[in-house]
Amino acid sequence: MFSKIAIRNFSSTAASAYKVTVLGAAGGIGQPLSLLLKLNHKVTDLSLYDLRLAKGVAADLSHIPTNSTVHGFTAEDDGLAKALKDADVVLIPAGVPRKPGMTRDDLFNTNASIVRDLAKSVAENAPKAAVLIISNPVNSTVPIVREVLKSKGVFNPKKLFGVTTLDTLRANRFLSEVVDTDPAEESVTVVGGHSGITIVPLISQTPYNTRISKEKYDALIHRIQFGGDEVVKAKDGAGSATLSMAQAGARFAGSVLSGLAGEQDVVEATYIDSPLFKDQGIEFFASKVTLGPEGVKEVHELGLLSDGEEALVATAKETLKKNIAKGVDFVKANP
Ligand SMILES: NC(=O)C1=CN([C@@H]2O[C@H](COP(=O)(O)OP(=O)(O)OC[C@H]3O[C@@H](n4cnc5c(N)ncnc54)[C@H](O)[C@@H]3O)[C@@H](O)[C@H]2O)C=CC1
Ligand SMILES: O=C([O-])CC(=O)C(=O)O
Repeated sequence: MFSKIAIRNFSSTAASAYKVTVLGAAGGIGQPLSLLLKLNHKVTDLSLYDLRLAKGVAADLSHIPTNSTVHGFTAEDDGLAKALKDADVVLIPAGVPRKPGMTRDDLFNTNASIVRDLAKSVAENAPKAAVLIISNPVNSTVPIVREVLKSKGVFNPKKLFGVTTLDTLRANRFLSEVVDTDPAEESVTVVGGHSGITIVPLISQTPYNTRISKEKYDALIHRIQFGGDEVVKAKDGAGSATLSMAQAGARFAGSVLSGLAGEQDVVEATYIDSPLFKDQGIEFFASKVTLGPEGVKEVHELGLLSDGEEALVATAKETLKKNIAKGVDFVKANP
């Protein structure tokens, strides 16, 4: 009995040792995200890169007695390449956040080139990694990364993800406030993209659909779509969501790692190079996917939608098409 347990434990540890790299690790998201990753026992090597302070953040986290070693890198001494070398999972929250009055698309001019340059190094140093994009505007930065990885011959559609988990967390929380339930028990599917009207929560697929008045439903959809604005406004010029985003990023990275480790039935919504609406010229779309040892194992159909949700999806697709083209065109013009 004892030896059986010991063998099982040993094999599960052997299958669960991963190098995870965070690019932008000293930022508002990067620091709490790195903390949460330090607490994930599947992470055995945590590499933190930023233009500033990454070594300090790494030294700080390295005192926590979990089974990972932590390394900090800045741009000097080829730090980016070293941070990325043979990583299994790379999270990218590098870039500038919004201030009140800005849309996520207003961040494009600054963040597009940051993400493009980091993606080039991912292609060279961690070509097999699962790449998780947090930097906004996600609807465009994920296509940018695809174009860079493609140009280097290492693009794998199963391993490039736009992190939309914060939309799921908000949907679960805000729905629970309306129907008075435990938010931890809710699991709303959110599809489309990650900005305003491209965020489409599928409330009709929850058990509460008929219990919510039209007025409350409209307010709920608006709050989920524009939840980011609430935080930007409250932080009053000091940035956007960081702590809830760290939780969202850590949850999504944890699910990707669970998939890589061969755990069953790991499902998350995420923005990927998706077959769902390719025939309509929409190359990326967020939907639920099952995660596995190779990354995306299965892309889920959207399922049955209400008429209102059909309309929201149609509107989302129009904006997504433009956001995706903007990212693709940027890399064509600025390789
Ligand atoms: N996907 C999502 O749901 C969410 C995305 N975001 C986005 O995440 C990004 C980061 O937000 P915060 O952490 O609040 O910003 P922040 O300004 O606090 O941190 C960004 C970090 O990136 C670093 N950085 C900048 N250029 C870099 C480069 N070339 N290489 C490495 N590091 C670099 C900065 O030094 C800084 O430490 C923003 O674009 C924001 O809009 C924010 C919340 C949610
Ligand atoms: O609103 C922002 O700019 C940051 C973000 O993506 C979010 O909080 O969903």
